[in-house]
Amino acid sequence: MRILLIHSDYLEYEVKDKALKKPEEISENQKKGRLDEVLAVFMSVEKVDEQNPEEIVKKAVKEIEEVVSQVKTNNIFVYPFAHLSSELGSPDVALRILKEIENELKNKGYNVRRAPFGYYKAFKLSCKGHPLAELSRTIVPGEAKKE
Ligand SMILES: C[C@@H](O)[C@H](N)C(=O)N[C@H]1[C@@H](O)[C@H](n2cnc3c(N)ncnc32)O[C@@H]1CO
Repeated sequence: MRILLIHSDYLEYEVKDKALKKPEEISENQKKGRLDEVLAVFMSVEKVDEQNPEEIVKKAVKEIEEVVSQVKTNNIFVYPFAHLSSELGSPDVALRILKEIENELKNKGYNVRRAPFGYYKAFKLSCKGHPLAELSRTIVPGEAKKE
């Protein structure tokens, strides 16, 4: 999994069009979303992650919690983003992993939103620009080796 973390004044998105034949079903109020004072977490789930999705969820949550505590926010935007890797995992597994990350973070008490999966989306982001405002992480299942 490739992760880009941007500490932002806000992130807002608007769903534009389907980017998959069968995108995630969403309600009317999921077509737009915004969070202020947010850690935007753009994530590309990779093929290698399919070897141990549960471990990837745990590792991703740990990485996100570490950054959240450093930038001192409670708001997290989980954002599916297929542009951080050339070895993308399948949409089904990716959606499952992202939903589990969202749920684990919610269970830990964070205010979490997740952008809809399988769509083209317009978005606006206002990066704060401090030294920890732009970070990236790569995580793989324990014994897996990335080629
Ligand atoms: C397109 C751009 O504007 C938008 N931001 C977009 O990326 N849309 C992606 C993700 O929502 C999702 N998606 C599919 N596979 C994956 C994957 N392996 N990991 C993460 N997301 C995925 O499906 C869409 C098309 O790839």
